[in-house]
Amino acid sequence: MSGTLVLVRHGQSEWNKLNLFTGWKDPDLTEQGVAEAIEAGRILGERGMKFDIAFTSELTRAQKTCQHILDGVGQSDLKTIRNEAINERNYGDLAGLNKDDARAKWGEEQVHIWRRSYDTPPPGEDGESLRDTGARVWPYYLTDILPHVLRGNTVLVAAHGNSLRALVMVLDGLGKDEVTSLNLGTGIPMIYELKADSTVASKEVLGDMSGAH
Ligand SMILES: O=C(O)[C@@H](CO)OP(=O)(O)O
Repeated sequence: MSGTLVLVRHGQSEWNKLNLFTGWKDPDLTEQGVAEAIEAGRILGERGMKFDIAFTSELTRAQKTCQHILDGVGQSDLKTIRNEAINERNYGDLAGLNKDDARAKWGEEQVHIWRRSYDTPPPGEDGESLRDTGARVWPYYLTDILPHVLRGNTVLVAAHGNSLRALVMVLDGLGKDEVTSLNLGTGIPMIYELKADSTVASKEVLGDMSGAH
């Protein structure tokens, strides 16, 4: 057995609440999002979880979620590394648009393809598909995050719906069709125990993700 990797998608953001494509835009957590992050910290604290290091993105909603979790486990001052490699996928020209307005304009199916397909990027020069997102998340995971886990440490990663989907896809061995139905709930910790060869020994989800979309 090696170490422990805890992945948490940030709590509800202002733009999640308003049903807007967010990507690299930087809205804050809502009151509910703060409560979700605090609850994640509480349940992890209740389990006696202690982290050796934390990673988060360059975006406020993930950073605040990370800090609430660290506060909850009694480690407010833990070393935390921020890197845009684990930012949300860039939503290109969709950023800031309402998701229902987009469905009305381009159709349900097209919007679903942009949101959940593996390799179709959203429109716009900067738009990233899940594959593009994985192409920056996965190398960063391998070079910066995984070595800590393989040293036997317990590592927190507070990031985003799609940057974490890219990671979960590989950890869980999902194919490009299976990943289209993977939706991560806000503020719900996923605890992975990794083996020394970096494969997954066990996964536990501390909450109900069935309503995530
Ligand atoms: O807008 C976004 O950046 C993401 C996450 O909130 O949305 P979606 O779930 O549609 O990929």
